[in-house]
Amino acid sequence: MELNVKLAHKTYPIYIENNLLQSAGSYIEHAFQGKRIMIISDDNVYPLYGDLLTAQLEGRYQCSHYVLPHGEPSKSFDMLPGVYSALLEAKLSRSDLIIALGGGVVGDLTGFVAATYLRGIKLVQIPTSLLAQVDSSVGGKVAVDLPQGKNLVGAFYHPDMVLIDPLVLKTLPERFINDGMGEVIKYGCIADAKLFKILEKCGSFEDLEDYLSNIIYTCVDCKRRVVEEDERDTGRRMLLNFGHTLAHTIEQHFHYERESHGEAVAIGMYQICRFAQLRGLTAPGTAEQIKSILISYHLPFECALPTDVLLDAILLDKKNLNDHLNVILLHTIGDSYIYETTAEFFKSEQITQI
Ligand SMILES: NC(=O)c1ccc[n+]([C@@H]2O[C@H](COP(=O)([O-])OP(=O)(O)OC[C@H]3O[C@@H](n4cnc5c(N)ncnc54)[C@H](O)[C@@H]3O)[C@@H](O)[C@H]2O)c1
Ligand SMILES: O=C(O)C(=O)C[C@@H](O)[C@H](O)[C@H](O)COP(=O)(O)O
Ligand SMILES: [Zn+2]
Repeated sequence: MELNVKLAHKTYPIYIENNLLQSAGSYIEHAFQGKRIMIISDDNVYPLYGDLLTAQLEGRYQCSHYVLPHGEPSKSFDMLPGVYSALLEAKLSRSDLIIALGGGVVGDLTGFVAATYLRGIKLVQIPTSLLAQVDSSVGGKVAVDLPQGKNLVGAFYHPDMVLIDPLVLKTLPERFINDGMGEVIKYGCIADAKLFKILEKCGSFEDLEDYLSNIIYTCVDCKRRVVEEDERDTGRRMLLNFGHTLAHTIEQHFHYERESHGEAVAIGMYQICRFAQLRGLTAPGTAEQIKSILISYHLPFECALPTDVLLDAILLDKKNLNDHLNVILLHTIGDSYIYETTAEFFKSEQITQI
């Protein structure tokens, strides 16, 4: 399956195919004329798939690799000097290529490196987690975290190609399958009631596996449409952030040691929906539908946060414009909207005692 992200300044393909990793070399060879390639990965993924990828590239390119410790703390400034040094040592020029082989952490950090090294170098995303396959590898949001919050320094820097092999998910730990399902459910909530129904009907990842490529395609296609319409996140793209204001607060508050991103998004989606429903901003019953699908996919839906923590974090939300907060709400499943409000909206025990 193939999709193309068509932007004003560039178009790039996304290929989704079982066993694609076995022929990644020929996709890359077809598209890149440079001499050198650096693969950036983490210490879980590289031992599983690094040699397979390198073996396909070695005859044609000078290959090197850089392996990060796995986990969110690697998405930080502290990691950057080591990566830039490795790129300089391997003498990568602007006509060369960086490949991000891993989950969203590797993808976001590598994307940030690609955007900044020599002011921009070619980038291929090979996402290996469900979350990265359905969401983070597409759309060009690249970033590192700051101690004050998630993704606070970054860029919009799109890859030149995305290669998705759903079969690599066979080695993904169950916790991160569930984590990725958090973002899949998000797509159903914000834009695709039909997808939500399929997820409800299947009721577990095992029952979805036969349709996995189609599910990935559906999510990526939804993201592609939104990103084409609003690449820079000034309007419609904010819908992709449903549940994320609370999610980012939870992740940062617990130092990325408790909830993973997808788990935090799950809590954020249910809680903002429940809160909006209490205020008549969302149709009755919607929050309950979300809660029961989250339970089916083994995702959490509650977490207590001190009110001041939430209020402080909200002020750093990237959807804020001037003094307005833009909160993503649902009219109903599959129908989302941007609700313009102020920090007052969140000043309630009901949103933090969740
Ligand atoms: N840029 C975007 O648009 C966007 C969208 C959503 C999320 N994100 C970001 O993505 C990050 C989360 O990504 P994630 O959930 O992929 O986390 P992750 O990159 O930490 O991967 C999860 C875990 O799975 C392991 N792993 C990955 N693929 C594997 C495989 N095939 N087999 C075995 N182990 C494997 C990793 O080593 C890691 O331990 C967060 O930082 C989040 O903010 C970005
Ligand atoms: O691509 C987008 O736009 C998204 O909001 C996708 C989110 O799933 C993702 O977590 C993104 O990194 C959040 O962006 P941020 O702007 O809130 O940091
Ligand atoms: Zn997300």
